[in-house]
Amino acid sequence: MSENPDLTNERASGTFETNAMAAVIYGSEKFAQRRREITEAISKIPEFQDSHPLVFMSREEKISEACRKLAVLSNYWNSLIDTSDEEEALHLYREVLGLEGHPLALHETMFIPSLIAQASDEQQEKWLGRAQRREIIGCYAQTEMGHGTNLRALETTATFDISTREFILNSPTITSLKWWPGALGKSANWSIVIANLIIKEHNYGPHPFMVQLRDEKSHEPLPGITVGDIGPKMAFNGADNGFLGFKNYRIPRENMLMRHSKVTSDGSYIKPPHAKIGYSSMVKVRSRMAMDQGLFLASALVIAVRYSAVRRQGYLEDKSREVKVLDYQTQQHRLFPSIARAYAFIFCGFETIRLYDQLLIDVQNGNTSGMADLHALTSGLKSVVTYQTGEGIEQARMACGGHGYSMASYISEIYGVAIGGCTYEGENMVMLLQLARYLVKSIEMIQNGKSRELGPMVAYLAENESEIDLNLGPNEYLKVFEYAARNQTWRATEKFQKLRNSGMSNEEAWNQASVELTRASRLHTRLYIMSTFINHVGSIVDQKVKGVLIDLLNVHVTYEVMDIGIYVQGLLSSNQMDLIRNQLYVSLETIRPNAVSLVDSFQISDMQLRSVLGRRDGNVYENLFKWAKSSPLNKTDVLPSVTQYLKPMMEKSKL
Ligand SMILES: CC(C)(COP(=O)(O)OP(=O)(O)OC[C@H]1O[C@@H](n2cnc3c(N)ncnc32)[C@H](O)[C@@H]1OP(=O)(O)O)[C@@H](O)C(=O)NCCC(=O)NCCSC(=O)CCCC(=O)O
Ligand SMILES: Cc1cc2nc3c(=O)[nH]c(=O)nc-3n(C[C@H](O)[C@H](O)[C@H](O)COP(=O)(O)OP(=O)(O)OC[C@H]3O[C@@H](n4cnc5c(N)ncnc54)[C@H](O)[C@@H]3O)c2cc1C
Repeated sequence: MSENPDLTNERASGTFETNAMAAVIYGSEKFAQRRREITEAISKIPEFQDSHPLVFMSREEKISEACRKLAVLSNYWNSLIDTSDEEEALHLYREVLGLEGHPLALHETMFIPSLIAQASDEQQEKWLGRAQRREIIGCYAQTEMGHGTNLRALETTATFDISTREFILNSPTITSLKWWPGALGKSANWSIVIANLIIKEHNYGPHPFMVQLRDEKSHEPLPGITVGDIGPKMAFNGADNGFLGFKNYRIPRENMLMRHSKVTSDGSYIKPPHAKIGYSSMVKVRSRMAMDQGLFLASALVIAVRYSAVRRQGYLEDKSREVKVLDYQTQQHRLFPSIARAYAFIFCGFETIRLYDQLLIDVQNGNTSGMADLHALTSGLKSVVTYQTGEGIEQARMACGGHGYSMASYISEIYGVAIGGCTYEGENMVMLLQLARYLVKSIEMIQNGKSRELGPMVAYLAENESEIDLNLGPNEYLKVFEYAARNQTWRATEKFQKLRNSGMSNEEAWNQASVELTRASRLHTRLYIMSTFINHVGSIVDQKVKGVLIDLLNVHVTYEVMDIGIYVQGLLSSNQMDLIRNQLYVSLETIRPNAVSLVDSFQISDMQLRSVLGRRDGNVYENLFKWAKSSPLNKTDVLPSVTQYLKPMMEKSKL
């Protein structure tokens, strides 16, 4: 069937090449091209297609479907991608496995990265190759039933037995059961386990251990190990998040990951070069989250924008034909600022991935000085990005009206998966407070006359802004944001200091200032996102692409400043606020002809989107009917439950 003419017209009105935009989104023409080639190659392999729509499957079927595809994938890895390229591998996974989780998800995102960052050279020699060849399947077991955030209260113990030179793992209580780790329940046969290292009754705190969970032949749990699935979740139901308990389970001394901390065979402990170096696997995932979440948001927007261009409802001036709902200003206001955010998040994502890769090299060379900065940055970023992604996806769902609520849109699945990110890898509020510690320290440096020592990301906290000329473009909006973030950071810090000086304990003063502190963290992070977006657009060479991204940037800066209006009242007059508001409305109109091309440029395939509403060809209605007819409930006209319960009930009522 040919493309819906409404979408054809939208594509014709685009003022730039979507391939050129994809090269900007994905960081290089080469990678954008590789993405397309991989997508194309996959589409030609029938075994990669869903055997029937995932949304009609039970959890068992979803997990089995994912395993089936992984087995097929094992025949194609080397021919489809450059296996040393993490981005290519992740694209392949997204295309083939989708977003509902699968047995190798944590293997790739946490298990292998933990081995790379935490295992010594000899340990890597022993396990990394096996992991990379997928001879073993690993996961990352840190969170327990009783504690996920407060890692110092984890209860699992790894006690060193000097006589046998082994660690004995134990889960002393119900709450000490590992709970939540992805792929732990049924798939993984090995795990990185975070347990308290105990030597001669001294607790050295949480450390990573390489632990075999299941027999490599039979896949049966080994004696001393209790393991299983934690049950259905809000989303991610293709994943077997699990529980894990140990009873006097012994592992050799060599299985503690010893690149940084070490235990010698006589039981001496060697400290790592930085106390939090064991947390690096979390920083790795957090540094990827802006990119991953940007793509979740992008997926929901591809669906909502394409659908809004084929959905006609109501009239504007012309009463002879209903309008595309995308022409309503309210619809544009609902969707376009999110398109800008998705672009901004992906740009930030590339930046933080690069920073992590650099940090990894620095740390391997013994330089840990960048750890605090990246921890602060990624803590704030993961919190703001996951929250705003959730908001944006939910708006995208509502923008699709009734059909948005149907699983045919698939938006609810994207939403459920994306908002998991508000919780995993550090609960958002907790992570905002981690960034706040860093901001408060920065203010204290200024107060102590050490402004010159501030890093580039916080230098603005020591500056001053009194007047803004908004006609000068995005950089002036950046100054508005700097004003807001600076003001809020100072106010929150002063509140904290005042409480502390009044005699309150540090902890209590912190708690009582914490809402204000999280607000400072959000503003600081949004400033970073905006500044990254502006810098990125500034560096683009293709003039047509750059022109459209400047339009999108205008949507972004005006929307974001309106959104934080309450924090800039001391800087902007109500006339200036009106001006910004009007600029936003003009920007929405300017971006309108490029809306479909902007979401097309994400180049997310139909296979990956799994959305009837978001189909590239826009043939929504006939496919919606086809999809509904394929619902298992429609296999028969009269359901057995009607015969068994409703008929007798109705018959009885007749008497
Ligand atoms: C909240 C904290 C950071 C607190 O840690 P703590 O050891 O109690 O620290 P504290 O004594 O309060 O001191 C904080 C201090 O430690 C620093 N710090 C904390 N983390 C790092 C880091 N990564 N790099 C560098 N520095 C770090 C902080 O900046 C603080 O420094 P400061 O004292 O202010 O100088 C920690 O417990 C934490 O990270 N909790 C969150 C747990 C988490 O993220 N779990 C993830 C589990 S895996 C997962 O969810 C996978 C999902 C993936 C998927 O499904 O895709
Ligand atoms: C989909 C998913 C996948 C996951 N995958 C893994 C995995 O692979 N491996 C793994 O080990 N774990 C995994 N987890 C667990 C996850 O990392 C934790 O759930 C997360 O870190 C939050 O910890 P918590 O559950 O203890 O939340 P809690 O800390 O109990 O949070 C409850 C509330 O308390 C608040 N709170 C807690 N501490 C503070 C504080 N100091 N100050 C202010 N407020 C506070 C929080 O803000 C929150 O509102 C996963 C979780 C999910 C949802």
